[in-house]
Amino acid sequence: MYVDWRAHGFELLFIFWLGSYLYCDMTREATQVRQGDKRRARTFSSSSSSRTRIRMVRAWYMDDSLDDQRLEHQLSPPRSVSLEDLAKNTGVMYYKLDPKKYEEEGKLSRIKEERGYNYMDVIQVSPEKMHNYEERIKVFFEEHLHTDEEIRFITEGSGYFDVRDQEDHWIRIEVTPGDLIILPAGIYHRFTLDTKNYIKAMRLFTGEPVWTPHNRPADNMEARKNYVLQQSKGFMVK
Ligand SMILES: CSCCC(=O)C(=O)O
Ligand SMILES: [Fe+2]
Ligand code: NI
Repeated sequence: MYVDWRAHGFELLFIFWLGSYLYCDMTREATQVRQGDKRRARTFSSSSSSRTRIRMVRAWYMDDSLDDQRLEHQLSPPRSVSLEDLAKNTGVMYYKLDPKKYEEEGKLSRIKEERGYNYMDVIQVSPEKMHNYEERIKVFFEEHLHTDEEIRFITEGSGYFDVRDQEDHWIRIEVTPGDLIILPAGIYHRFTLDTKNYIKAMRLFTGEPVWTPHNRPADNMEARKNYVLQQSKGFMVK
């Protein structure tokens, strides 16, 4: 077939553009999947390489407006925080699990085994489901620390964990079903529901659970001193 390049210039240009667009899209997806695998490989050395696309957990620096605590409180322009930086600078750890099939999936039992979590219960936070709701919500949102890790596996609903970074700025971490978050002992933090007003989470612990919050300032507590020391050395990112 004879091709008159002058007459079909636009068509050819279009085909070329479409081809490169599709190619770039494919490579972008492949990169995302590969990054996801790398992340999983870091958190679970023995992980299988399932190819499901995982949603990146969202974390960002907060503005300091005194508006409703349930709003996002993004800076403008927004400044997001990667999971890697979060782990390195604050020691907060994050795992993505299947919010429904976590029993068959096996990741949860592996984490429990590896980290020695042998206690588990379920907490639901909503105006209807929680006894003393208003009071509990206030306590959750007071800046505090614990002498042990705070481990939450979200199975329904959503909310925000706020943690202080190494320069004492608030980082807001959005949690949704399938997110398992571990706040290290001694980190200053707080929790709030978002505007949907509902979360259901599994609470894990090693031994008899201690939920006591120690409100800031608690700088002389052993857990706090340990945390600050570890932070100064840099947290190990698995
Ligand atoms: C996401 S669980 C609700 C909050 C909570 O248990 C806590 O802050 O200790
Ligand atoms: Fe807490
Ligand atoms: Ni032709």
